[in-house]
Amino acid sequence: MRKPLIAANWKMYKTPKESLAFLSEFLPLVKDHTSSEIAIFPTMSSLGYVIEATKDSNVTSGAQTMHWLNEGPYTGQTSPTMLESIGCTRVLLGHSERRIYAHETDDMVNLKLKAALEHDLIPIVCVGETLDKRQSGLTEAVLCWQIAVALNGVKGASCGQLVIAYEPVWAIGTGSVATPEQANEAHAIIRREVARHLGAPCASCMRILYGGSVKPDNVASLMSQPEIDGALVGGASLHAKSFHEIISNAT
Ligand SMILES: O=C[C@H](O)COP(=O)(O)O
Repeated sequence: MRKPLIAANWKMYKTPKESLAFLSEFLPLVKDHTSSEIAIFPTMSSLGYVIEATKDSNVTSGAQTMHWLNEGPYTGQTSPTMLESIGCTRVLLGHSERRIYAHETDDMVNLKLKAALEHDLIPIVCVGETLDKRQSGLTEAVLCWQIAVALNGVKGASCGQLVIAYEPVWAIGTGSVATPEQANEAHAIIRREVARHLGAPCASCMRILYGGSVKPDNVASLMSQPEIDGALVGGASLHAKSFHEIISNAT
């Protein structure tokens, strides 16, 4: 049984100075924490500082996105080799905000996932339906499609190399958290689809995180569900005390 993974996605918040201020408050709070893995995804401008500041700690960090190629004329992009070169070990892929605002497609997520696995970057692939799709009864179809395209051509990722985050778009930043049952049901669909594409051993040992309005007071009920292996936290991860509370309550 793998430990839960509790991850902070800081989105476009915190300068390097603010990121380091967070860590000086947060790292002492979690220094003896062993019951889950902790990861932080800061902005690209803070990432190198966060990697350096967490290197002797139980906190890992990663990028919020990357390109799939190693180099090229792609203004504003960062490549897997560039992330590797600064000691980055994780990367978020296909977050719905990237899909909406940067027009990332399922095919691009697939290219990024293959590149991440080649470079030993542990990917968190984000999937999830919009409110409209849920209300049309299409949640399962959306999840099956996103997983099928993301995993197309991926050769049996080894245990623990792949993490998926179920983030219903309607729950992100809205305060409308999915019920534990809704989340568990979606996670079971995702695990079943991963088993179909990559095999049962990979599906059973990979972690599926829930993301969308996770707070200190709802994380325990989400984590009590058998299919939920962790959380991807946005707004409530921006303050050291509230992120620490989520980590404590999750386990
Ligand atoms: O990646 C994190 C999610 O988008 C959730 O954000 P939120 O906790 O602010 O709803």
